[in-house]
Amino acid sequence: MTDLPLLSARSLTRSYGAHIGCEDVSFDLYPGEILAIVGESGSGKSTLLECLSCRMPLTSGAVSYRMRDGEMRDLATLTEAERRFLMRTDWGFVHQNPADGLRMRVSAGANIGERMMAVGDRHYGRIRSTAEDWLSRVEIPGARIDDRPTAFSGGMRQRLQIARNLVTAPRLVFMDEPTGGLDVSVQARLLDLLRGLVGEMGLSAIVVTHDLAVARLLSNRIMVMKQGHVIEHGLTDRVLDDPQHAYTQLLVASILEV
Ligand SMILES: Nc1ncnc2c1ncn2[C@@H]1O[C@H](COP(=O)(O)OP(=O)(O)OP(=O)(O)O)[C@@H](O)[C@H]1O
Repeated sequence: MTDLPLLSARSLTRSYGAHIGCEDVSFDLYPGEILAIVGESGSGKSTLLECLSCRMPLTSGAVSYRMRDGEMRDLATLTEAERRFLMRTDWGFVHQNPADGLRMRVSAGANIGERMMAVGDRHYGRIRSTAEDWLSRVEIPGARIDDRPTAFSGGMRQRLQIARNLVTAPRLVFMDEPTGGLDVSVQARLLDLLRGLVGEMGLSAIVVTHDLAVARLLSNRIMVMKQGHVIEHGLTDRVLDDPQHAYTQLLVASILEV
């Protein structure tokens, strides 16, 4: 990790009319850091993630990101081309539902190849061999390279979505409930895989989850949200082992009781 943040949010607020999605959120994310955003349904996690990743405009506040040239830029001031460049190359976005992040009507290989082509790779043989390599990294047999994701199980689809996102070695990956909607046994394997890849590649990530076990396994830091506000923020082990806020204590206790 370096001293300079990769992404900074300052007083980020998003409202839906009179209703607050999230309010006055400020934090810095450093390179190589995995931040988990946790909280109950409706606490504002997805709204925050959408705002951070330029998918939703802020009502007030600012998000800045350190571009590859080292300059910190306010995301609201980027041109459309710069924003598209970030989304295609520097950032990944892993959706809870793989169908939202994959092209379901093209082959697994093409799903991975498409991202490579977006960063300028045009060499068919190299694209195919890299796609094969990534399929094996996410534990999908190479023989399935020409199959469409519609023929894959939920777990395989999610692993393919991860491969599609990571093949261009993004600097920051946003994940929205990456293991939600999967069987518990499939979740555990996927989490292991994700943790391995993120560690190996030294990625930074912001992971939204309502599952504290996911946060524990993947993240270095946790932000706990309630009714649109961050109520506790700190190192993952500290927050989970010694929660300060009564609501976090309740969240942690409810997991331990299961
Ligand atoms: N499009 C919208 N229009 C109006 N209100 C919205 C909209 N999207 C979200 N909200 C409200 O903003 C608040 C935060 O919702 P958000 O979806 O960000 O929470 P969440 O923590 O991600 O919940 P979940 O885990 O259920 O996805 C909620 O009160 C929600 O009702």
